[in-house]
Amino acid sequence: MTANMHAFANGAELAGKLADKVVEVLSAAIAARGSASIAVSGGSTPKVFFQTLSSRSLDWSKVTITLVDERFVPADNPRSNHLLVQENLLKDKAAAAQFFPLYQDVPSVEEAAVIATEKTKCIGFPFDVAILGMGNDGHTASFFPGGSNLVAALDAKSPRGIITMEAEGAGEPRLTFTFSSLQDARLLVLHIEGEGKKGVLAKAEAPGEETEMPIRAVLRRAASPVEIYWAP
Ligand SMILES: O=C(O)[C@H](O)[C@@H](O)[C@H](O)[C@H](O)COP(=O)(O)O
Repeated sequence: MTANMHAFANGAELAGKLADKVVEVLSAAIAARGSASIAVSGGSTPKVFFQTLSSRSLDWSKVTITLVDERFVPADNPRSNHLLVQENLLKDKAAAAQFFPLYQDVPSVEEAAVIATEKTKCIGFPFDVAILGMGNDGHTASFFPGGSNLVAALDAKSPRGIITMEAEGAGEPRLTFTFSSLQDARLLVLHIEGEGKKGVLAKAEAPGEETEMPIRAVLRRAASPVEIYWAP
């Protein structure tokens, strides 16, 4: 599928334009089906975008928010993506949205994946919006090079849902939606910032194995166009 580059002067301008687009798509979903869904990524990049989106007018009571992936830590842990979303997105007008965490308070990440898969089924697929990030190693979601379940995560035939991932670059064990869960989002966004990430993207767009740079699976095989939002 194709990728479309949207380049902006700075992160603030990108955040405003991306929030405009997300509100447009979520509003259209609500008008068409009475509800809307968005899966967002964690990390350091999305913070300003979350803050900008949280203040936008939308029937947030009809919006379900979940995470593309999560570290297997409780929401009071500073590494938690739930905490990042709680502090930056689930506030102001967006506080009225319904949030589905991926972390579950159970002994194993495997058990958490089974429970989270069941609990998130009611959100419905495809997502209206999926916001992906990308690491300097070319990972996206928790599809890390060398990851324990990377082949299954990237397999288009894997059932939609959440699987576990452990990898050297991942820190804690991870919970991640599969490629099959994310790749047909009505709006599929790759949000990256900085010259370094632009260089990583260029390497990912070059020939090479998907398992070496898992973002390649999204760039090459996503059913939806990949809308790349970049600022220096
Ligand atoms: O849990 C996570 O870390 C994210 O979901 C992950 O996939 C993130 O998008 C990339 O690692 C980029 O992170 P930065 O925005 O911090 O570069």
